This record gives sequence, C-alpha cells and structure tokens, in this order.
Amino acid sequence: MKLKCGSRTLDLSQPQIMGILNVTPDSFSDGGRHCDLEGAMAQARRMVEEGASILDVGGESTRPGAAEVSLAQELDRTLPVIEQIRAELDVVISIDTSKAEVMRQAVAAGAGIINDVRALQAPGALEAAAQSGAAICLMHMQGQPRTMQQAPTYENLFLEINRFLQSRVQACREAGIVASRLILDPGLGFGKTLQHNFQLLANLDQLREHGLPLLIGLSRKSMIGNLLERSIDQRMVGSVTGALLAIQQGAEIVRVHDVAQTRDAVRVWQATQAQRSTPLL
Ligand SMILES: Nc1nc2[nH]c(S[C@@H](C(=O)O)c3ccccc3)nc2c(=O)[nH]1
Repeated sequence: MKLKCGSRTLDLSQPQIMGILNVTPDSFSDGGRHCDLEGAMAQARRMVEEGASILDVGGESTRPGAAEVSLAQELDRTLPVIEQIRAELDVVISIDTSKAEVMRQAVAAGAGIINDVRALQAPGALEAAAQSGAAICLMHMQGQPRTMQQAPTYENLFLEINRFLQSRVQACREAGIVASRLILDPGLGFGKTLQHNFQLLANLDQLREHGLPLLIGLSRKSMIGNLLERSIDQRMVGSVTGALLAIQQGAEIVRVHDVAQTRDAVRVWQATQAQRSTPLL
C-alpha cells in the first residue's frame, strides 16, 4: 500500500520509521540540543543514515504544562530545518503542528505529511490540510496537553477513541480530503493512564475498523518510564520493544527517537516474517 506524501510516496507494505526531530528548546527528551539549524541537521542526517524514512519536525512541545508557542516562533523554528532537509536529504518530511498557517508554510517548504496531535480541530486547520495535498496523521488526545494527564477516564477506551477518529475522518471527507491521504494514531500518552496505554498497545486490531494505516508513538514516553522506573535517557530498550510489539500487530509507522536500534529490531522481525511457514490451507 503506497501513501502519497506530497511529491514522495511511502511504501506501507513494510514498517516505516519516523524519526523525531524536536526543534523546541524544551523538548523533553533531548533538552533542545537541536534548536539551532546545524544541530537539527546533524540529527536529521544521522537519523536518515540510520534508517528513518520520515523525519517528524516539531516546533511546539506538547509537554503537559509547556508554554504556548507563538505562530512566529513555530515558523522560525521549523521552516529553516524543513527547507534544509528538503535540499539535502532523501526523506519524507512530516510537520508536527496544529496551526493552519504552519501547515501551509511547512508544506510549501517541502513537508509531505501533516502530523497533528489535535486532529485538525484548530481554526482553519482542516482547510489548510485539504488544500495542502499532504498526507495527514489524525491523532486522538483526551483534553489538552496542560491537563490531559490529571485524571484520564473512559467509559469504553476503544469505543471512545474509535468514535473520535471516525468523526475526524468524516470531517476530513467533508472537507474534500480523501481517506487514502489519512493515517490514524491512538495518541499514546495523550490523556491516557499507564493501563490505557498498554490496553491500546496490546489491541491495535481494535483500531482497524477505519481501514486506515496506523502510526504508533511511544518512544521514551512515561508508559515506558513509569513501568520500568527508568529516566528518559534509559528508555531505549523499552521503547524499541514497544515499537516492535506495534509492528508485529501491523502498525505501519512507528515514531521514535532511537532510529538505529528500532531499525535493527525491524530487520530481525522482517527476517523472521520471511521464514514463517505458510499456514496449512
Ligand atoms: N502522531 C503522533 N505525534 C506525536 N507527537 C508527540 S509529542 C510527545 C512525544 O513523546 O514525542 C510528547 C508528549 C508530551 C510531552 C513531550 C512530548 N507524540 C506523538 C504521538 O504519539 N503520535
């Protein structure tokens, strides 16, 4: 299955690795080492070298309690990096934003995927995404980043998430966005308890009713950190393990910090898959 991402296409018949490129001073896992262009480009080159087929450029930290980022700030942080990646690297660029104007300018600068943790609910976002021609990732979040982790509760976790995602898919359809441009994401860590996150990771098949590709992002998140009692820089093994568990259930894209290690896990999985004896007919 091919996903059109602007001028590029992604082959979703094999798991794709999305490398996280935070260009925010307070990004939680790399402490803003990449908020300068050269630092970001060094990280971008490394992740492509290590096997990322997508780079997710984020200029607004969605950390609970994070300060709001102005439009100008988000553009200043992301556009130069997107332009330089487009000029230099053979990779699909994803813009992690909820702002319509950032979507517009990021796609004009070369982004082929709009990755919106707010699923195009901000003013003008649906129209900007529709006009962009980019692929779009619609993610579920309960509440807002500032308060989402205070007391996440669901009557029925999968029913509520599927209803939300279906409503956003419908909104896209009504805005003229064909379903073949869409990717869905349950939003691990976005208004979910530890148990909710593992219920979602354990049952990805229950998110397949929409017939759309799935993106899973759990890398270095608190679902790994709290379970293992590990600090952020000690969560790589747990994160790679989680990514592979998602891939084993058919997740088409995994959003990760540790690209080389995830790539190794994908290759071990692919070699194993290749040797599966065909089931008796
Ligand atoms: N589609 C998609 N986009 C995403 N952007 C992010 S930001 C997140 C992080 O841990 O990177 C995060 C959350 C809270 C604070 C800092 C960083 N997570 C996802 C995801 O799970 N799916």
